[in-house]
Amino acid sequence: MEYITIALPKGRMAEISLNIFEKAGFSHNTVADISRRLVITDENSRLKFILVKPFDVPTYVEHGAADLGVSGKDILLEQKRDCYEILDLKFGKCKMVVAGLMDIKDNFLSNKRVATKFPRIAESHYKQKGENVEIIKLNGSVELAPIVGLSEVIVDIVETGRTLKENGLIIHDEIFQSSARLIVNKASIKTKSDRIKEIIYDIKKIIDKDNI
Ligand SMILES: Nc1ncnc2c1ncn2[C@@H]1O[C@H](COP(=O)(O)OP(=O)(O)OP(=O)(O)O)[C@@H](O)[C@H]1O
Ligand SMILES: O=P(O)(O)OC[C@H]1O[C@H](OP(=O)(O)OP(=O)(O)O)[C@H](O)[C@@H]1O
Repeated sequence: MEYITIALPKGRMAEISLNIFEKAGFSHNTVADISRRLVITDENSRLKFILVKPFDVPTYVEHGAADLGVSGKDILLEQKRDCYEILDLKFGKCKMVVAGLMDIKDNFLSNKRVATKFPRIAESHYKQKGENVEIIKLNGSVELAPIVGLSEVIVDIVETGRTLKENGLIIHDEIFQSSARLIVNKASIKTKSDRIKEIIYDIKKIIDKDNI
């Protein structure tokens, strides 16, 4: 039987993603494996998990290097890759917000600078509002930007709100809610239809049961 390849995001989503597949009966030695190995093969269920950077998951799936993938909705909206989103996995919940320093009234600024890891999301948000802004692309620690005067506001992910609070920032606007999604390659859903549908079905059962 041919292998099904699943791209999982390294980092905060890795363990829970693997756990869900494990609970659905696709067994492997999770704890030992997620340390440094980038390919985890499960001979029994003929699954191959590849661990990639979260922002690269949709790339692997779009190009068919992976049949399935787990990706945050934030990344899917940022990248708009050509693949199908098939299931809300209900973990990795967070929201995309506009935030800034407490004493700056966002609305009164013209041509403000917006620092973000998500330039396309930020751009379309401000386009929709009819505001002209300068987008400054960063790769992390985005909350620093308003503190050091790199930007007036940021567009970033918030979960507990702790990072914003500890850096003296407040939410100005909420853009959307995000959670992890299961995505599938457009050709694989046709050529490997039976096995992929089976996997989706089993994963859905776990998600619904666990209510995560
Ligand atoms: N604080 C958070 N709480 C919950 N989910 C989050 C949080 N931050 C990010 N996420 C979700 O988890 C996904 C992966 O985030 P993670 O921080 O692991 O990697 P990354 O920041 O995209 O990449 P890297 O850290 O490798 O640059 C995000 O795309 C988002 O959907
Ligand atoms: O609301 P909180 O619970 O504090 O979580 C939000 C933080 O988590 C993410 O950062 P991450 O840890 O991925 O680091 P990064 O700066 O490298 O993106 C996000 O970009 C926020 O900075």
